[in-house]
Amino acid sequence: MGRNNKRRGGGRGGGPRRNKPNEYRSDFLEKSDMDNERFAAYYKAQNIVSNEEWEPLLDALRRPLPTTFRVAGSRQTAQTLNRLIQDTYVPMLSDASFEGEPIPPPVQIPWYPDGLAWQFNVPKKVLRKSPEFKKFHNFLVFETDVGNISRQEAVSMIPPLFLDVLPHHKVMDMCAAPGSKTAQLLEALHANDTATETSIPSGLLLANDSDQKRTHMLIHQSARLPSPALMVTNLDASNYPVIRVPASLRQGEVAPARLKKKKMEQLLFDRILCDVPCSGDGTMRKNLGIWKSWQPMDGNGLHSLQVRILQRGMKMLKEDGRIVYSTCSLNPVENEAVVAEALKLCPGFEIVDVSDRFPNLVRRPGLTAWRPTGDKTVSNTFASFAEYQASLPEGQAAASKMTEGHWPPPDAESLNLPRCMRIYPHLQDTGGFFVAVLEKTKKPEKQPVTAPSTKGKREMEESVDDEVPESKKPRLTDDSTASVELAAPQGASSETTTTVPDASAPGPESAQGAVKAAEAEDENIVADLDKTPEPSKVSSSDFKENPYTFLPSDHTILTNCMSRLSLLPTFPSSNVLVRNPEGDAVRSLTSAGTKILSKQEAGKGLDAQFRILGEGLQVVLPYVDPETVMAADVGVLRVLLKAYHPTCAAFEEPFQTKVAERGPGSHIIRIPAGVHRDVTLSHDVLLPIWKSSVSVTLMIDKKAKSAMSLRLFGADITVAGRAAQQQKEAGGSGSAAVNDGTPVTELEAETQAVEVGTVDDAMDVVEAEEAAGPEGVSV
Ligand SMILES: C[S@@+](CC[C@H](N)C(=O)[O-])C[C@H]1O[C@@H](n2cnc3c(N)ncnc32)[C@H](O)[C@@H]1O
Repeated sequence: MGRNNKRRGGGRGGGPRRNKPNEYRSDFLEKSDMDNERFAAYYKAQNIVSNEEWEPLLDALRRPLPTTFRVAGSRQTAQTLNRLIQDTYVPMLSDASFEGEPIPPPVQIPWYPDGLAWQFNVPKKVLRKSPEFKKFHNFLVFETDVGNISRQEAVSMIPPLFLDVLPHHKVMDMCAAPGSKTAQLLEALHANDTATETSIPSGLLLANDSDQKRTHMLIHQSARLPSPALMVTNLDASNYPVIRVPASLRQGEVAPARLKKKKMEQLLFDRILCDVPCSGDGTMRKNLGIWKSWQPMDGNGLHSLQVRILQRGMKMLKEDGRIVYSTCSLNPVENEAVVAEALKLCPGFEIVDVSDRFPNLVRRPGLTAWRPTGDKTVSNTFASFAEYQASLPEGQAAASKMTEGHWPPPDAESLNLPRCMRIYPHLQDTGGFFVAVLEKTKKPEKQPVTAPSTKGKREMEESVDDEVPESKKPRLTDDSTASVELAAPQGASSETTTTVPDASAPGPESAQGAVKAAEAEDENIVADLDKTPEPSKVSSSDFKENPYTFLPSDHTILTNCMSRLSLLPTFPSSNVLVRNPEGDAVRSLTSAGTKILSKQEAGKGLDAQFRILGEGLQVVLPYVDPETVMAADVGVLRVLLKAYHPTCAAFEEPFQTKVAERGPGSHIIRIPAGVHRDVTLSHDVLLPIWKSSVSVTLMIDKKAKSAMSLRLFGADITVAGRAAQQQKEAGGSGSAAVNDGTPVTELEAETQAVEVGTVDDAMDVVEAEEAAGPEGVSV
């Protein structure tokens, strides 16, 4: 998988990008340029909509896409923020006008559960100039920064909804970057979280993408919803390794650190998302370059990879499991044809009838007939593969890159293809999208052996930009010229082995069990546990990640941390990972769990030089001795926000004495829910602090401090915020959050805990970036 990394990336559909980023900015593209004869000829031939609907569809495709966003986070925090939008911003924006014209306020997307997704359609100049929308825009930018809001295209929110993820599910996101759907899946796993404590779901989410840079974007994105249950890998999904986990782990059983003698079985998933790379023509409303560049060979070329990814996903699914296949393409060759071929290759699956789900989502049934073309000018389309082959000049049929699988199968009706969903832009003012929900109904009698034809298969070439599909996609050559050589099939050699720690069995502890997996093309090839792959057998020499290693639960540093930080014996110390080059090779795994502890340089000379990270607090909290948590109030918080290192004397009593009495090191304060002078908190707020010999520091990052300050006090009273304000007044442009004058309501005060909670955590992952051997490990 490694060899593609440098070229991978993708347009909106994760397909490769063709245009220079700014070549077709909307400012430069006239409506009259939004035309493409090939596009029109091809899609008219496919009958994707009726003749009467064709013009409305084109009109919609030419209009700018509305801005859409989703309120993110756990159920409790999301609902609090949603009430703030409903009760404060919508009324404020309902009165907004621009140059004498009323501007419509944001509205809830009608099909999204609990009204947590919104849409508004306001020109950029209004956002810049209308004071009300400017305020709202600031709010969105700010909340997006701290992870409470996800700017996401409406149609992109659909696939995770149909997966019905529950906290105990083992979930796989096969093509996950940049990660907007991964975030939705994670939120579903964490549905039972409270505002102050992160549950450790018994399920897990394995998010994967073959593009290394995009994988890192995904990790960055997912840090906004820190989850101990997330693991990220960087592998080719069409050839994803078998993951072996101990067969005998039962609910609540702790996985031993070394599993040499355990019987292993393949980890299968309850839910899998295959949001595959595609030509992305459903995104034309924002990726205007597609108007000019669209041609059908892009979709033709992606078909085989899409089938292989879906087929691999189907093989990794549990019985009764569910898999969602989706693209942002309108092309049946990338949609129904892929689903039909995968169903043929993997018996025992069916397309689920989900017509009763999300009834407010207007959609059209999947197609049962379509007419692929073999040349980019769409000079002709063909009802069947045979018809197509017959049309080729003598001798060219053999060289054709098209396969039978591009065409509708003879049994299209019996496959229930109309149960697939087509979302068209003119129906609800969205992008175009395709979704199919498949369920595994029974174990196939024998594993399918027929791989999709590799004829015509060639490597993906993608750039890192997510915005515009580009030219170097695995497009089939125009068969009429057949001039481009296709690359050899990619994939790890069958000898390749990769180990990744895995979370497998049910139960909070075992979910992070010390399990390893193997990467192999053949399901029977599994790496020896505990055996570091020989360098010559490792396919990807450019994988630069440090390995993850489990820390022995009796390691001195860990036991010191536990006593120093007052962690209860229930703390899952056998599940703590460090990340350093001394550990066993854990290749292709780029992220696991959440950081919870970090070395504190200022703590040198102390028994344990570690502190609980702000982002880890919510996960660690259930294991902290409650007696050691210090009671505080909003006044204490004000002091902590106003100065970086206030002395103990700066606090009012009784906190002043309490904190002075504490030893140096990491501590936690709790500000209880209720009315604190002019601020009302709807739930407790818990924060990590560091006490040195004379001063106290609030250990959350600057943005989280500014966020909290704005919510609670209506102004950014932090050092950085005041500096930014001063700079702004002096004519500069401060970057910290600035008080926009929006009134602080009780709801705003409530939601502050979201940022506090936005701190990531890892369930039990102590991550050491800088450390060396066991004694020197900095966890
Ligand atoms: C449509 S995008 C995924 C968008 C993502 N699900 C989201 O919601 O943010 C498709 C992704 O597939 C990735 N990709 C392309 N070929 C792949 C392969 N063979 N295996 C895994 N990922 C692949 C691309 O890097 C791209 O990030």
